[in-house]
Amino acid sequence: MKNYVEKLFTLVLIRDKTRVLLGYKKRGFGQGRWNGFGGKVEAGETAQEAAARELGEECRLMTAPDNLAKVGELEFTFEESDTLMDVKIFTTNTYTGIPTETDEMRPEWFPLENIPYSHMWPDDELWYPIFLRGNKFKGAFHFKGHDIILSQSLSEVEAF
Ligand SMILES: Nc1nc(SCCc2ccccc2)c2[nH]cnc2n1
Repeated sequence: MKNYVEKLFTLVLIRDKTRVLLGYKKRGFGQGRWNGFGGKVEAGETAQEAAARELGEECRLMTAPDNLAKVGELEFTFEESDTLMDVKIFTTNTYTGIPTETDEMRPEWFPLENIPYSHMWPDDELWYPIFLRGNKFKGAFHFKGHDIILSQSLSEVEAF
């Protein structure tokens, strides 16, 4: 068992009744995959504040941190690293602005029945169904590289 260094991250999934807004990551971690909007939690900010900040930075949508509802918490570890990524996942359908391409992300709406899982992280197709039926979840995924999941746990939870 490795000694992991735990780092906090956020992920925001914007959805309405029929669609989810994803961003194509143009650079950095997860480059080349569609994902929600997120990143590191900086010192001095809450996870909700960090999530609202990243949403604005990555696609120019604005929401109040309190509008972001916690729906999941996932831990990611990798054979090749001693970092444990603790990712808090939020959703909202309350925001202002128009999804706008930035240096980081190209936003696009996807119908719920046409989510591009083959162009997303491999864990996503496992927990999105829980998210899309409005339930909350906790899980952990241990990767070899960025494409192979060596071990996993995933469960629905009543509340955080
Ligand atoms: N969906 C999803 N997202 C992430 S990282 C999300 C948090 C993040 C971290 C760094 C920069 C921006 C965003 C994943 N990692 C491993 N599987 C994964 N699945």
